[in-house]
Amino acid sequence: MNQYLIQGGTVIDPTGERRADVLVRDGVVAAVDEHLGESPDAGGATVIDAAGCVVSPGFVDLHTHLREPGKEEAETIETGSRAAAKGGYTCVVAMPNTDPTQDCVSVVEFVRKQGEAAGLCDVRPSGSITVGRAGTQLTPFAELAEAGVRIFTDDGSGVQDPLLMRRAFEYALDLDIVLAQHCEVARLTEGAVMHEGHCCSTFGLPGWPSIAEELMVYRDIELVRLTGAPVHILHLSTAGSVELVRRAKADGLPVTAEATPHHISLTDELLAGYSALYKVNPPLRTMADVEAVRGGLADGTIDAIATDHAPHAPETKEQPLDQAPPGMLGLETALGVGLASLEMSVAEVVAALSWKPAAIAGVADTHGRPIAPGEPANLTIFDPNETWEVIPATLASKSKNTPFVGVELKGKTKHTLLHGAPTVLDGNPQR
Ligand SMILES: NC(=O)N[C@@H](CC(=O)O)C(=O)O
Ligand SMILES: [Zn+2]
Ligand SMILES: [Zn+2]
Repeated sequence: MNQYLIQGGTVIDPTGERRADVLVRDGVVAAVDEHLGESPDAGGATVIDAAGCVVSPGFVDLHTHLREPGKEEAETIETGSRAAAKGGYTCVVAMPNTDPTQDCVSVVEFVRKQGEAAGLCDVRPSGSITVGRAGTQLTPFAELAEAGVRIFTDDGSGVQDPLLMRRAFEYALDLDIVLAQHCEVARLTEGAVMHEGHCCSTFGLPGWPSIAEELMVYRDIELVRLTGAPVHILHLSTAGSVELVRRAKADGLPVTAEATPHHISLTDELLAGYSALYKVNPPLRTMADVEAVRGGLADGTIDAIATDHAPHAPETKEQPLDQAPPGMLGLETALGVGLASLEMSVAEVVAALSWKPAAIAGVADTHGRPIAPGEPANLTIFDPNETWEVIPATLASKSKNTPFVGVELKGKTKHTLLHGAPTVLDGNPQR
């Protein structure tokens, strides 16, 4: 098997930060030391230049929409995996709002196999909480857990019925699974296209109030307190939600949360041009919310940066705001947006992109590992200082609905290794 010598970089992993070369052989890290290039051990290895770069465990996305099966015109498991690899990800959790829904073992197995066939990223399918995500009947949790599903969610919608959600938590308790909630009380967001506040009144658009999110965050935290089963809050977006999660953690409850790159960087003012590129669920909020979410990441209230990568075919996003589907791309821009938006060290940002989400996704045996001999070589090598302009046509994702079009980002993935083999070299996908 090929050997790779990752030379001249700064290694950042859960154990700290140091200058070191990394030798990769047979899918695992073989050696980590300064000046490995001079060691006979590294003879014959292909050199990967990491000068000026950070070498970290691969990123893990808790929240990726791959659209297959059902909406292959927007993304496929292969194109989405390629976008993930380009963004520095070695593992993604595939959201279940596919058609058919990932609510049974056969669909989940299909997604996993397509991921393996693409070979660009470790694709871990989530399962839905309710059959068809219809909110009325629980899926076979035990069977799905047996098939390796760790994250259960009806993402795209929240589970509205509190009794059904209570039962879901009770069943989850014995299965080592995590319920991940899209927190939205649907009755409060009917017809909404953007955040409810000063801007929506000015633009004359129907609003999605913060309380529609916060009521469900509150309800689920209380159900966690009642049942003892863990919850993961998806794409948390309001200052009030940050405070609810902060208090839940202080109470010692098993509550985790993620924030998206767009909710730490963009505000509702972008809807001024009525472009559906900026329509997303939950919606872009105010600067005060953005700052609160950034603060939540900085103090550990929010555990992870998760992309909510939501590709949509161009025709659909060109429709009027009320008809266009919500969602934005995220995989290829998350690192640059995260580094630019957060007052956190590079190591802290990497933690929120790699080992913290790996623990929540239940993949910490394979991803987000220390970079040490014998560990699986799932690695990302990125230049934290390289600036680049986001040009939609150059993105690997099949869809082009990035809200960062034309924006100059700082921080770019150069190389990604999955089980010791490059999926991306010098920015170029290897398959
Ligand atoms: N975030 C979105 O606006 N859209 C997501 C669904 C979701 O994450 O709720 C999608 O599947 O397009
Ligand atoms: Zn959602
Ligand atoms: Zn989503």
